[in-house]
Amino acid sequence: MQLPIKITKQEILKIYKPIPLNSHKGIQGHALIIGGSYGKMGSVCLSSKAAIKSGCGLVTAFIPKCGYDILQISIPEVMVLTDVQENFITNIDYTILPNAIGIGIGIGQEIETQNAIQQLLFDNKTPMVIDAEALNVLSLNPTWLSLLQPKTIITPHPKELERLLGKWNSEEEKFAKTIEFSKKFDVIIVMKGAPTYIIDRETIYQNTTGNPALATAGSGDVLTGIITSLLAQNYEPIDAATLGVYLHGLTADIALPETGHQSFIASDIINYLGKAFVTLEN
Ligand SMILES: NC(=O)C1=CN([C@@H]2O[C@H](COP(=O)(O)OP(=O)(O)OC[C@H]3O[C@@H](n4cnc5c(N)ncnc54)[C@H](O)[C@@H]3O)[C@@H](O)[C@H]2O)[C@@H](O)CC1
Ligand SMILES: Nc1ncnc2c1ncn2[C@@H]1O[C@H](COP(=O)(O)OP(=O)(O)O)[C@@H](O)[C@H]1O
Ligand SMILES: [Mg+2]
Repeated sequence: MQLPIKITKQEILKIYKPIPLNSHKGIQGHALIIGGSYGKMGSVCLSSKAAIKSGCGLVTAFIPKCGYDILQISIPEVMVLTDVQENFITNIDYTILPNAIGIGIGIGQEIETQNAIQQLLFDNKTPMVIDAEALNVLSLNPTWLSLLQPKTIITPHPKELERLLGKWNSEEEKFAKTIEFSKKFDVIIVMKGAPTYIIDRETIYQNTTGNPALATAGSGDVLTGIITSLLAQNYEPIDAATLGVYLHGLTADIALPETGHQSFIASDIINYLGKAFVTLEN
């Protein structure tokens, strides 16, 4: 196994692209966040707000009908498309042309939702981030993994990773299985944890930012929004993953003196994103 490449500020500055002075929202990237179900709309609010706060020009959320008012009132900057069903997603039908898609947060595992995810994977050619329950749907239907476009980014926490790979008996075996999976399906795997590692075939990246303040509900939903936004801004998938993970952790490091570990919540990741981006301009 190769030694991990540390994701430091020095490495990040090689890939970070400041926003051009003459940019406008029409060329700054359009992110589509697909997710949510009754009782889990907060996850889509967090993810789509994180996306619009990470530099892309437009964000659309695709959600079940029950989330319409919640989304529109919580984040007026984000556009909303709704499924025909009230409480969960059954048919992911849209005419917009997003530059990147983030799917899975709070989406549930209803059979109609599973079928809608399969249909999207059949049709989709847009760069994609897959998280949360969409990963569990893939674990339930492993043959669908062959539908993923090359360099799709998947962002499992340890339990979601275990559902995809099966159990491991040691750290070494966990990495060996993850590398094998990345090679087999040509996907980038963000192995969320403390620290987070990113696996791109045999290359391993190790994040250097973050702290236990991030152990809070919705923290991963926010990460999905950040990475999807960067992907929509035309970052290469591996660069979107490394920059996203670095900035996400950095928000918690910057916030720590003010919030402590206990009072930091997922919305604070979004609140501190600006300060995290500014460190890259100096
Ligand atoms: N406000 C909201 O609407 C929220 C919605 N969420 C959504 O809720 C759904 C369920 O997500 P969950 O992740 O809770 O459910 P899961 O069942 O996938 O994960 C929870 C299980 O994984 C274990 N686990 C998680 N992180 C771990 C770690 N770092 N090390 C070891 N074990 C770990 C937990 O102990 C628990 O057994 C997802 O779709 C998610 O997007 C959550 O993100 C929470 C906030
Ligand atoms: N102790 C910790 N140190 C650093 N990062 C952490 C720690 N605990 C959790 N995180 C980060 O928080 C995020 C949690 O994601 P996830 O479990 O998907 O949350 P949720 O599903 O509630 O949104 C991941 O990015 C993970 O790396
Ligand atoms: Mg999660």
